[in-house]
Formats: sequence, structure tokens, C-alpha cells
Amino acid sequence: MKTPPAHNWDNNVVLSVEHLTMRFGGLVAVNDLSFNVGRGDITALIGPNGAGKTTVFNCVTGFYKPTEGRIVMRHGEGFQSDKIEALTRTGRQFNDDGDNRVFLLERMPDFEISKRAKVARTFQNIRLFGGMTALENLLVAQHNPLMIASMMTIGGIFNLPGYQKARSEAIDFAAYWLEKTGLIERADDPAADLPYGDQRRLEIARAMCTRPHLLCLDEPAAGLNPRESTELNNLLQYIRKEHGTSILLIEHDMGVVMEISDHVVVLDYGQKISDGSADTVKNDPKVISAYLGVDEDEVAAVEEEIDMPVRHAANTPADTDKGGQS
Ligand SMILES: Nc1ncnc2c1ncn2[C@@H]1O[C@H](COP(=O)(O)OP(=O)(O)OP(=O)(O)O)[C@@H](O)[C@H]1O
Repeated sequence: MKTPPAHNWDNNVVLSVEHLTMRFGGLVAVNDLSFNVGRGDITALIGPNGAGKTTVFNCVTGFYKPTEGRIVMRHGEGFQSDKIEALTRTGRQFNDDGDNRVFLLERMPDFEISKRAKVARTFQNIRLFGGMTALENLLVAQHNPLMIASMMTIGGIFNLPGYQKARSEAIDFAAYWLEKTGLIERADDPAADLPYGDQRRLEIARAMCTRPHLLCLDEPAAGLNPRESTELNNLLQYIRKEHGTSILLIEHDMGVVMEISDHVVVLDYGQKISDGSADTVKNDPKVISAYLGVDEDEVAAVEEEIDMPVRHAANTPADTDKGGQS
């Protein structure tokens, strides 16, 4: 018998969310949720409105302190279970193990998650510095290494060689990402003057300028036209392939999700209802019933009624806007 292929999300895990619960007063937004993000994978977190996706993102990126649960980020390969258990017992946020550091994100403030754990994010609503140019937005993202090179301003004020070198490297890196996102011609334009789709790509470029190990994207395809959606797919695949950056995205556009995701995790009412490859998930009756708002055993009746296999139509709502791509 052939052994099934090993999945990164089972074998080489960059992030694990373990028994995560988030309550807002009496409302349980996320309930005992566990899932893994494979290193180098594109992982999509999907689910109907209000399922708890953004809440999970806010816990991973430190905007919310989870009510319960552990969120582990690994820079090195392997599960490193012994190391993580030992760290959990100490009450510390991360260990000092060179390139193999592990981080307990639920204990860390948001700025440390971005700076040390190397988790970057974009938001549902664009949050660029509108009055700054596209290039300046990408330089701000490199503020930390520039401050270190400037020895906390002295080197910058006197324009010392170490600072000059760091600044020139920061400009080169920003130019690289402007090029990759198709924005190099707009480098000197204020971010607020860019069309919506360009602003979305600039946000991704800005996140990449922090050299993340994990890039979290909150609805990156929202409001994009079909051409821009295709460009986004290409950009995300480039980031994963050429930079090895793991990507976790929330997305309602099933065309984007099914085309680029290695791994899909589905939430409904704060709980995980499905977890697997895009193909597995899109044929899962629990997912179909959650999206259609019917019971699982009613799926067959709905199929009969509309004379169409909804198992294959679960990705239709957004697809209809995209000319039926899946
Ligand atoms: N800060 C908060 N205070 C109180 N309730 C909240 C808060 N944030 C989220 N919720 C609630 O938690 C539940 C999950 O919301 P969340 O925004 O995580 O869902 P979502 O899956 O991202 O939804 P959408 O797809 O519409 O963005 C909702 O009932 C929401 O009203």
C-alpha cells in the first residue's frame, strides 16, 4: 500500500495554535481551537462571517491576549517539543537558541511578536501611512535595524559609515519589494494616492520588509478585481517559493483560497469543523452546510432541490464574481 504524502502541517510546523479559547464577556468567539501552520505552506483560515477568524489572527499577532491556550512559533525545523515544554514551565516568552528559537506568542506583546518572533500582518482595512511615499512606508518597516545601525540616533545624526551602509541596504530592500509588487514606478507617490489594489500590494511589501518567518494576511483579496486577484495569487506564490516565507491568510474569495492554498482550516461559530488540503475541505459536507446555512444531513436534499451537486459548488459565492474560477 502506498504511504500517503507527508504534509508540512503535520511534520514541519512553523506555528501551532493549541486549545485556543477567546471569550468576550459571555460570548465565546473561539472555542478550544487547535491547528498547525506548515513551514513554507500557504494556509487559509476560512469560515462564514463571525466564525472567529479575525479573533484568531488577533491572538496570534498579540492584539488580544487569549483567554486560554498556547500559540507556539518555531524558527527552527522540527517540533522541538521538549524545548517548548521546558519553556512553558519557566514562564518566559522565548528561549535563546540562535536560529532555533521558539516563542510562546500568547505571552508576548504585539511589537515583540513582530520584532522577535518575526510574525508580520496586514489588516482587513488598509493601514498605510497615507501621507508618506510608497518607499518611505517600506523604510519605516525597517526602522528596527536602522535604529540599531544608527546607535539609537547618534550615528544617524552624524551620518556615520555604519548608518550610511544600513540605510542604503534598507533602500535597496525596499526597492526590491516595490519591484516585486509592481510598484517601483510609484515609489515617490504618497501611499494614499495609489489605487486600492496597489495599496493592498504595498501593505504586503511593507510586511515583507520586516523579513517575517510568518506572514499573516487578513482578507488580502477583498475589493480586488479579477486581474488584481490573479496578481495577488502570483505574488503570494512567489513569496512562498522564493523566500520560503510561511503564509497564513483569512480569505472569503474561494477562488483565491482554492487556487493557492496548501492547507485550509475551516471555522464555524469559533470551532474547527474541517482541516486538510483544499480538495478535502471543499468536498466536506460540514463545510458545505456551514456555508449554505443548512444541517449536514440536509445537504443531499439541497442538492436534489437545486439539481446541482453543492459539494462542488461550495466555492461558488465568490467565484461568481470571478467568472467561475475555482
Ligand atoms: N473585541 C470584541 N469584543 C466583543 N466581541 C467581539 C470582539 N471581536 C470579535 N467579537 C465577536 O466575536 C465573534 C467572531 O468575530 P470575528 O471578527 O473574529 O469573526 P470573523 O470570522 O473574522 O468574521 P468576518 O468574516 O465577518 O470578518 C463575533 O461574534 C464578533 O462579534
